[in-house]
Amino acid sequence: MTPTDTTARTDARTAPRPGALDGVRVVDLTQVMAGPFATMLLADLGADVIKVEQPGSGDQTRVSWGYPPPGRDSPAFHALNRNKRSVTLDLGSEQGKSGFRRLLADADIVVENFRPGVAARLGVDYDSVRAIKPDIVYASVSGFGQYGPYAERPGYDLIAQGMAGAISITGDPDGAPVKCGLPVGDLGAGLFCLYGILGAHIHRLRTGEGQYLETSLYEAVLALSVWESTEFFSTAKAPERLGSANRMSAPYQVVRAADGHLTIAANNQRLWQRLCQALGLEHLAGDERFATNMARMEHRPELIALIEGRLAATTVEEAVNLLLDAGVPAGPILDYAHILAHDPHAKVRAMVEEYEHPVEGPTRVLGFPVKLGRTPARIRRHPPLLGEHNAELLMPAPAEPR
Ligand SMILES: CC(C)(COP(=O)(O)OP(=O)(O)OC[C@H]1O[C@@H](n2cnc3c(N)ncnc32)[C@H](O)[C@@H]1OP(=O)(O)O)[C@@H](O)C(=O)NCCC(=O)NCCSC(=O)C(=O)O
Repeated sequence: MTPTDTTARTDARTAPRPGALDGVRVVDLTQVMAGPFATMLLADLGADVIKVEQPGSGDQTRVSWGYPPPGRDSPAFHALNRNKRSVTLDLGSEQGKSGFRRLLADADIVVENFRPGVAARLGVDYDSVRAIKPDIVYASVSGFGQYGPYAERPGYDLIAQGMAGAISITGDPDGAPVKCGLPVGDLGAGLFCLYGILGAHIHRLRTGEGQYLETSLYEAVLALSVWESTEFFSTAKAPERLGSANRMSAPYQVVRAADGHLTIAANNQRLWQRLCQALGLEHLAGDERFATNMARMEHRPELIALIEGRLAATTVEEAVNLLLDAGVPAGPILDYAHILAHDPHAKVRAMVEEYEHPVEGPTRVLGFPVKLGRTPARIRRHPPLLGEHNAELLMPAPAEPR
């Protein structure tokens, strides 16, 4: 996309065009993070997502996550539920089941992330739904999948990170095991679920056939271990913790400068030679300890010590500029307070959006990471209040005048 493609840069909130998924209806039985993330991404692209929540409490994140103001929804709920409508249904009751059936009548997609077995107990599992709507695309997200030795276990990101390897390779070699900072299990499962849904939706459009799909936090974390599994398959050894270093190349990590840390990714031979030149370390380019990527990985501690020695009197800003001027990938390490409030790039890329919430007033959330040229994502609705759309979606239609 070129900077002159003004269609793609249309202000996301005022874009007049319908979304790419306009007209697609999703019945959303999800809660917490993994499922709501998948359904929010569908909603951002225009799908009509109807969130079904337990009366009284609703999604767990409404009241019990983060720092909810008393009696109000937590910011954690806001972060994952924009563009959706909310209805409350006690799926254990006959009235709730009948409300659910009513929503199904116009549904294309159903998504749930209960513990395996819960959806069947509530009568909202795939078999129950397809009996009413045979062409439905039905997606389940769980901790470990719907079958297998761990299937019955409840799952949170932390547990999946521990059991699918991420914690074993994160952190410093001599430190305690550390989880990956971002919830890659939840968000990865949400993204894989979304990918499965879109694939199944395209298949349905082509053939009229619905299908069941499922993924899990566990499989998401494992599927992201591309380098780690490669290392194990090629060496038969368990990959170890490397701090910020890369297990496939060097130098590619966080390094210390005079006033802080920066990242350097001289990830191929040309970039390595440029780095040596930029830092006045030409003699290292000819040093056989560092002649190839493999040699550099073997001698990583000496290599990093030499680079850090060179940068000991150089500020992060100077070092980054020096490297970027030479075409070597490098950058500062920024925190979220800086990025979300001040970073000019995040601003130009519209990575913070603001909407008007009926209780909270102006509220900020993350923007859209994908810019669609013709059908941009946009905020069409605030995150719904609990049961805000009961009347419009569940009340019986008024009798036709005679
Ligand atoms: C997240 C969970 C561990 C939470 O466990 P629980 O608190 O036990 O919730 P469950 O959803 O399994 O079950 C909730 C109970 O509420 C009942 N229930 C729920 N909704 C309804 C409605 N609408 N009507 C009536 N009853 C309902 C349901 O029958 C269950 O009761 P009973 O039938 O009586 O049991 C689990 O849902 C889970 O493993 N989900 C799959 C993986 C996942 O998505 N994890 C969260 C990712 S986010 C994350 O990890 C992170 O943010 O960090």
